[in-house]
Amino acid sequence: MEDKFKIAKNEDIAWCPGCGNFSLLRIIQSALKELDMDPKNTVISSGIGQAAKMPQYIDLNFYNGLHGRGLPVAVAIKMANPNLNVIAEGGDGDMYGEGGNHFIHNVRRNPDIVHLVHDNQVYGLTKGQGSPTSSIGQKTSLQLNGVTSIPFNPIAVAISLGATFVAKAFTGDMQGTKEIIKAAIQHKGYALVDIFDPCPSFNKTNTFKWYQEHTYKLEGHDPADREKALKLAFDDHEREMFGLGIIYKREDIPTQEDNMWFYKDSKKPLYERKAAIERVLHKLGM
Ligand SMILES: Cc1ncc(C[n+]2csc(CCOP(=O)(O)OP(=O)(O)O)c2C)c(N)n1
Ligand SMILES: [Mg+2]
Repeated sequence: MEDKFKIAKNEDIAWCPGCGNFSLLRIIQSALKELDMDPKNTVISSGIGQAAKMPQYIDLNFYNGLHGRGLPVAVAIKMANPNLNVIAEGGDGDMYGEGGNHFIHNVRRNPDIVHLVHDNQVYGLTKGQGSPTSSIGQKTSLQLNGVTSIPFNPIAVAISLGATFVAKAFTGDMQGTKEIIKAAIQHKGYALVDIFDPCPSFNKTNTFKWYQEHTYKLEGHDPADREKALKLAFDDHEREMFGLGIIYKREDIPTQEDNMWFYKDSKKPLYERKAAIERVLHKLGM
């Protein structure tokens, strides 16, 4: 296969030895290659964090902006040019904490983008404070006696908001994660993949072994059944045994791009339409 989506050499990457991000970088590369995507038409938008550094290590277009802002920028890129394959990517802190409000409101728009969250259940870059997804009792560099807040449940939240593709993955399951990411890319609409991703330096609770022991492959699960999907999301979260696979999926909802007035009448991307840009600016009072 042609050497597309080249990735940086390990010695040029600023992640700790044993970080799950090394596997995830390779998984994303394989998924993009196997789908024969064009690097020129592929964009990753990310924020700040160890996870958010990822697009700097793979040969494609990227935007690495402010903490928590990877998702709105991805949505804007898709709106300006729906012909691009757009991925928003970052950590659990970036996407559910600092970027939590963007998560809530962009899911509802059903933009045709992929949202990859490296969920290491900790703020890795800033040396291990508790993140929105940290478990109760998890001891961190800040919560010395253990985290006391109920962890954020991204799967249940996304399903409740009307997300059209919701999946759970684990970087230790490279093959399974690759197939999920490929399905997310092929899905027409918003696709969340929450990916367990061990942080060996700062999360001593959720180790690689912990994830192996607390995950199982979803079998015989019907992702079209929203009630069952939501029940699974609550049950897995409560017992800390997480099913890996596509938890919920539907394809009958129009995407944000389908709904855009300036795109509906002509399939030309916004950036090619001077008059439409002027109308958008006028609507914004600019
Ligand atoms: C507005 C703002 N608040 C806080 C920070 C400091 N900060 C940088 S990265 C980070 C947490 C990153 O955690 P996560 O998104 O889970 O990524 P990880 O490093 O774990 O991959 C924080 C709090 C910042 N850069 N900007
Ligand atoms: Mg994190």
